[in-house]
Amino acid sequence: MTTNVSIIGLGLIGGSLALALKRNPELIITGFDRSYKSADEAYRRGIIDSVAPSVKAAAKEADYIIFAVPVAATVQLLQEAVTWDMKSSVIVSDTGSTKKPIMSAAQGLIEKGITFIGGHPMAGSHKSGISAAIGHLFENAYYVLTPAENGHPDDLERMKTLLTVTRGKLAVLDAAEHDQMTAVVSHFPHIIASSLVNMLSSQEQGQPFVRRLAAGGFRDLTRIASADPVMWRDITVQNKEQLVDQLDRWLSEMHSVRKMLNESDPDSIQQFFDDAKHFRDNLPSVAQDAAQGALYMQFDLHIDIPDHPGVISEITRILASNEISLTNIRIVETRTDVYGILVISFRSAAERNNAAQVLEKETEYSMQIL
Ligand SMILES: NC(=O)C1=CN([C@@H]2O[C@H](COP(=O)(O)OP(=O)(O)OC[C@H]3O[C@@H](n4cnc5c(N)ncnc54)[C@H](O)[C@@H]3O)[C@@H](O)[C@H]2O)C=CC1
Ligand SMILES: O=C(O)C(=O)Cc1ccc(O)cc1
Repeated sequence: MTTNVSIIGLGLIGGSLALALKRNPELIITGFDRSYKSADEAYRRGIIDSVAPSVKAAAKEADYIIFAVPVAATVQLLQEAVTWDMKSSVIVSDTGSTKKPIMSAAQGLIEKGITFIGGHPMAGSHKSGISAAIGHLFENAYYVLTPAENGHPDDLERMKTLLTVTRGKLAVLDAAEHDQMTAVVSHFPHIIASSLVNMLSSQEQGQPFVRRLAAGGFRDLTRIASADPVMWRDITVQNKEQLVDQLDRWLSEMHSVRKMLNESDPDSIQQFFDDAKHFRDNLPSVAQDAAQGALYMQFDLHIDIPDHPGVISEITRILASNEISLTNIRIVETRTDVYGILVISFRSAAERNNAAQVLEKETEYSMQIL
């Protein structure tokens, strides 16, 4: 028996979800994107089985419809969907980073007797578009589901079963709680990252050289400021209340920091850094096993490399000859002396550790698992 899944929005998340769902051979995946170029690329790469001519056509025969468009477009499409012709047994879901406004927008569908279960795979990147889609994006990451209040438990089970192949960690949350928690771990940090970059940009007016000094820490902290502004505009608008709350807390925190600086008490300053380090070091994250969980899993190996040609190809050759696949490779543009840092990402902690062992044996570069 085949099951029809329609994915609306074939960007990073829709494309990655389609790739993951294709692990289940019983699923037929139809895609629709308002950009024909994206839909065409998804079809040509074999990410979807067919391209629907319109969003309504994609919805008609679907057993599952998943919206993977920016959250403002999701709200609009959910409101329009009340007029669409759909199977009465269909489950409609989404991948949006906010949940409360989306659950409200789905109310019309729910009142019509259609099942809507909100969804948010909590993995992604600052990249967007179908070209960035990867099938293992959601592995080991939390995939939050927010069922409607009167939703049937069997439908939730059906949705969970569909998503099992993503290998994400399915978690059921209340939509309001979801928006509160994502405000602190994702949405507000995004605002801070963009503010730091804007501060650098204005300082650059008077000190053009300063951009060259923006190295390691600054880049780590602000990577997410390179994400799609439209996506983040929509998230910020939809989670405004929680963001204002976070901002008030931040301002009060900064007020304490200012006081601490003015008082210049070395013990309090060290305590401030100690507290943050202790909490940060104990977060379930990259250095720990995936089973312990983290919001955004990445398994990075940092390698100190000398600045001469051929080093990267030497390292990738060693990995390839040991059949270890990497998911990302980049040079961190910090140079303390002649060394640079090559950061290689892997799908799992086991692959990363294996790579470290092999490289330790076959090269003299020093490396760290962070
Ligand atoms: N980028 C990330 O890291 C994550 C994003 N999300 C959420 O997933 C959703 C999708 O994000 P991405 O895939 O990153 O964005 P994206 O920009 O890579 O893809 C969105 C796609 O939707 C299409 N689209 C926009 N409006 C449309 C409409 N009205 N009808 C049909 N297609 C339309 C665009 O052409 C684009 O191909 C967003 O709601 C975002 O909040 C969730 C987790 C992580
Ligand atoms: O790039 C990163 O690290 C992200 O934070 C990706 C991300 C963006 C939006 C989400 O709702 C979830 C994850």
